[in-house]
Amino acid sequence: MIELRDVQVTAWTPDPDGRERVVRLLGPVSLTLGEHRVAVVGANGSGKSTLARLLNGLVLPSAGTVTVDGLDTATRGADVRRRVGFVFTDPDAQVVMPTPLEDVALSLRRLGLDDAEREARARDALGRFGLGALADVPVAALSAGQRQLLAIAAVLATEPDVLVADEPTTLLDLGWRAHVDRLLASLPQQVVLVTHDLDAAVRAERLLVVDDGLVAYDGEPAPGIARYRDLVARRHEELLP
Ligand SMILES: Nc1ncnc2c1ncn2[C@@H]1O[C@H](COP(=O)(O)OP(=O)(O)OP(=O)(O)O)[C@@H](O)[C@H]1O
Repeated sequence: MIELRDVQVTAWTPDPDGRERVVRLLGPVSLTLGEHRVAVVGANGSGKSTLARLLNGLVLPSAGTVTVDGLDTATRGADVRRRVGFVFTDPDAQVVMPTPLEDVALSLRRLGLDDAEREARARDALGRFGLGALADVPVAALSAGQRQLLAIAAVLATEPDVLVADEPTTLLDLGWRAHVDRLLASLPQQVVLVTHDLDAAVRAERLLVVDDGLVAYDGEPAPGIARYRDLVARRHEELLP
């Protein structure tokens, strides 16, 4: 169970005149997320990634608390991250090792497997994402979509209790996007999916619409998506009058 209580996230940012001022990125937000499938949608810059990153302690609240199964992300960050796997939008923010095999093996390190078992598990994980033949080639040689698949494979291989995925299919072709959508829908664990893909969002049990750092809608997906369409149209008009 994920709990956000009176959470706010702020940052210091320079004014045009060079002075620093505090800006509100998110909140106040209070949520209890217990559903199996939660989707988060919202316009560019609305605060979705900030919300997602709070869930595994990548972003810490400036006020309020975030807990996962009772563990506070501010004080038990490492324990939270062992439970909550996070897939970044940009695989290059996540993939750190020279080859796909080494990258997946690195994420498996904390499971305490011996080297042979770790390699076997890593090769198996890569195979499930069509990357078996690319296991030992330099990551830099992979296409952007292949790197995104690698990032998903590396996180899922660790079998986290909760998966938070921030636009995990943006670089994927139709076939792989459908594959990842099906996979995320079939996972036994809780999935919080940030997405611009409304077809994927409508299949969630609960939808959050984030607007200007606040949760503007929280409930059934279909009416929430209608609300989101209106909001986006309005925000777009404000930006491009
Ligand atoms: N350090 C910072 N200083 C000022 N503003 C910031 C800072 N970090 C993030 N922001 C702003 O916070 C807002 C929320 O960003 P966030 O990445 O959460 O948006 P998002 O909804 O995920 O957007 P997208 O759909 O484009 O990925 C954005 O307007 C961003 O510019």
